[in-house]
Amino acid sequence: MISVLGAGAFGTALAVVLAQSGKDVTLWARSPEAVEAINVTRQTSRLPGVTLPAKITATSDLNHAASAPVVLVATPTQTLRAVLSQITAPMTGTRIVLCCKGIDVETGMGVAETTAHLKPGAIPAILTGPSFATDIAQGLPTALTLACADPEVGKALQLDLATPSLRLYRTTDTIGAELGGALKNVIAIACGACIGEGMGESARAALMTRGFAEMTRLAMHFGADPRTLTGMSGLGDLMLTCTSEKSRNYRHGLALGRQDPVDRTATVEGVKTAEAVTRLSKRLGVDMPISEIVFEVTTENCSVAEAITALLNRSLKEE
Ligand SMILES: NC(=O)C1=CN([C@@H]2O[C@H](COP(=O)(O)OP(=O)(O)OC[C@H]3O[C@@H](n4cnc5c(N)ncnc54)[C@H](OP(=O)(O)O)[C@@H]3O)[C@@H](O)[C@H]2O)C=CC1
Ligand SMILES: O=C(CO)COP(=O)(O)O
Repeated sequence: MISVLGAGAFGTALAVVLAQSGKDVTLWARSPEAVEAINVTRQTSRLPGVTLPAKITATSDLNHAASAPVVLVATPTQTLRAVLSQITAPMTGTRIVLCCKGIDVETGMGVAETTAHLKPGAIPAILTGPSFATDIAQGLPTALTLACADPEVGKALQLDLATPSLRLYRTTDTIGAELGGALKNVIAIACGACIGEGMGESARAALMTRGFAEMTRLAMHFGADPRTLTGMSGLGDLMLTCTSEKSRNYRHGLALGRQDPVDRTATVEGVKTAEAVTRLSKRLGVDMPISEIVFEVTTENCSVAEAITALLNRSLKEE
């Protein structure tokens, strides 16, 4: 049995594809109304038009859901600590697969580190890469990275979670995988803002390339293998998120660039992650100019036009 914590778009999509491949899936939603809707109507407003297979059972009992041997977590990153802290069921030996992308703004920790801290007996893994929830739920072909520091557990999870439409590549580099997924959201906001402001696609390509350089720089500071960053979890997801209006992070940037109101109800992980990265870069002395300027723009300390001028006026340097 597999559990998924978080019945948002991504958690539900993963539950759908796993259930379609024959797994029994327990899907935890915090609201009893959402549980009722899923179990009775087999529909959810988070994934309109998708019929949820009978093998998915929704519950609002967090401890029940957390008692499965494999627990996927797909709640927003800034809620991860609170969700894990609420679980009192023993999780020693539980394979906790983090599907959220971000850095905790209060602690500066990534999602695997947060999990190791709060559930020391559990085995954290990361599932990340280029994938829109709607694509996964429709059974469209998708490839992701499955990262687990324990190679044997990683192999078992890869076999357990791969489906005919969801191809998983394996790595033991959890730091590279989680940072690739977290940091690309910040660059996607920058790219959206660039297009929204009318700076053009050449400028976006430059932002993606220099954004990738700073993602790699920070990840390597934490001991990541740079090859992980060139995989699904880094470059793969960067390409998707920086070029598609399906991405909430990209759309957030677009709205900023166009001076339109931003959607404050959407899960836009890059906003808090930009703040977390800015704190980390200053503390560690790692040069992260795009992420830092995204933080300034998202906190309305500077306009998109000023941000672009600031980036262009940096001193000239070697590539
Ligand atoms: N959507 C996508 O295409 C992808 C998303 N992801 C990642 O998955 C994670 C979740 O995103 P996504 O599913 O899209 O987000 P959604 O906005 O669709 O859903 C968020 C979910 O988290 C729940 N939630 C919100 N706040 C809390 C809280 N304080 N405690 C417990 N649960 C809470 C919501 O519950 P409620 O409904 O009750 O508000 C909802 O079920 C993010 O880190 C995102 O980056 C990764 C890849 C693809
Ligand atoms: O992570 C994603 C695609 O891989 C989803 O992107 P958004 O969170 O920006 O919608």
